[in-house]
Amino acid sequence: MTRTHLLALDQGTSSSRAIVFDREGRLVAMAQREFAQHYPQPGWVEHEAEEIWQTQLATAREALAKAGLQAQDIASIGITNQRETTVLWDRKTGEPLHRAIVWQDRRTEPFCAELRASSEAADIRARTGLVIDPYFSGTKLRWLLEHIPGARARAEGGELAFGTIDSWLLWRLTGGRVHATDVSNASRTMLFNLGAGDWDDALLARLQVPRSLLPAVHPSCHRFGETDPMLLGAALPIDGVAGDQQAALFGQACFEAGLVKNTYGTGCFMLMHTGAQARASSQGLLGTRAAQVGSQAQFALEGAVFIGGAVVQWLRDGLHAVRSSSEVEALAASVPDTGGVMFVPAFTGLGAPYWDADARGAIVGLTRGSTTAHIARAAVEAIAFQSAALLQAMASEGGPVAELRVDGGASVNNTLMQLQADLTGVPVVRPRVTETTALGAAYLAGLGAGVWSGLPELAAHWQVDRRFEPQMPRSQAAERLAAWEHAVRQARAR
Ligand SMILES: Nc1ncnc2c1ncn2[C@@H]1O[C@H](COP(=O)(O)OP(=O)(O)O)[C@@H](O)[C@H]1O
Ligand SMILES: O=P(O)(O)OC[C@H](O)CO
Repeated sequence: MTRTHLLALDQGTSSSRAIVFDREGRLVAMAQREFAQHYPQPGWVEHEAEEIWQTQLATAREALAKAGLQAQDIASIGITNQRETTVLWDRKTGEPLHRAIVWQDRRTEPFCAELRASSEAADIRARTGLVIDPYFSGTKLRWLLEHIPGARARAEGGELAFGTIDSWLLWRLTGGRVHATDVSNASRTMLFNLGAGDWDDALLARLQVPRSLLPAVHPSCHRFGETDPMLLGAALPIDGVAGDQQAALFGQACFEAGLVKNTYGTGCFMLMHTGAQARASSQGLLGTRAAQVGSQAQFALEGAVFIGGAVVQWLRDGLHAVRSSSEVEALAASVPDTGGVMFVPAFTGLGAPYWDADARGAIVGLTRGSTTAHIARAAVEAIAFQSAALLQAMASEGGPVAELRVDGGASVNNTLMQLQADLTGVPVVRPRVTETTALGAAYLAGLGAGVWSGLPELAAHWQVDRRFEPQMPRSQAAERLAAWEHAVRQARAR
């Protein structure tokens, strides 16, 4: 038996993907399947948990076939996943009791508002590192227990299991033998004590969640179990589990305090490794667990830009200014600047460091000379401005940043990356492998299976595709950031 490759299962919000990597960390084969999004009411988002499992299994088989490999060639499996999304299932039958409630779902806002206004708010924030928001799993699970007839009694009787998507996939992959999660996923539930590293009894009591529902929590690199041999043709070990943003941080070889990555997808997720100490934020950043290898807990600060690459999708689908996302770069580059136009894409409010759910999008500074090219350029710039504001908040709380490692679909845009470096004054570095989420999961699995010796070996894999050095004078960057903040104030003044 050769066991030369790693299989990463990357379960995202809009698709399930499986990627095979070799022991040099090179991508060998990939398969992807989209699945249905359900919007039963405004603000509600659901996924069919069974469909998530079926698409994930199908991509795993397809990726192996495309790579020309047998299950026996796989040293280990790593799982990475959309975080916070909540599944409740029957331990006996493995049947979900309800569709999964997706991280974007806002149905628990009334309860969150109550919690925020209560005397416990500061304590909840201190225990979890999170802001009180429907985003996280805890209030979603509470909603399921309240609204599914009989669920609470059955939960108290030990008949049911809760899990984020990693736990759900683990359960199905192991034929119902393993109910577990990793620290990075657990830290997104609002049920987990960030510092202590375990489910928190006070939080469980406040959210009325019986402990018997919860998975065991392990480091991200751990022998979680083995797959049912019927699924992929052999029993394969599962040695890595991490939430997708923490997996990307790991795949970017950000293993130490001060290293930062930003993923430019639909939204942008920025994480800064903060070492072995939990760090509180006064600017609305989240304290979270980074992927953990060994017994030492690892922490990160996190912030999100809600509308990142999505603003380019809006240019394409809403404004019909471009036919494809990739066209935006040429259109934006067809003008030397935005001609004074500023675009604040607060379509769904603004995330950290603003945290304004009521802000709405604004295009300001229009003149008779403004064209779609100016607006397109302003849209691309908005991605960089929002990320720059986030990085500023992070640096002020987590310490100086030597470089920003980037990935995600919009990181191919060189104009955007150069502006990011210019605005932040920090070099922006794009690695050769930008599938960093799946790579991070493969790294965790490979470390567990002994394919790699340790973090230094992985750090040596990380190779630069392109480095963008800041070129704009700092005074000019400061002026531009001030103009951005002015535009943000206009978007918020409604
Ligand atoms: N050249 C480009 N310039 C700016 N944005 C881009 C470019 N190419 C793709 N995008 C944006 O990147 C996003 C897709 O990135 P991806 O990492 O696949 O996102 P996700 O994982 O959130 O689905 C889309 O929002 C798309 O509009
Ligand atoms: O599936 P993605 O890439 O949209 O990531 C979702 C995040 O994990 C949500 O917190």
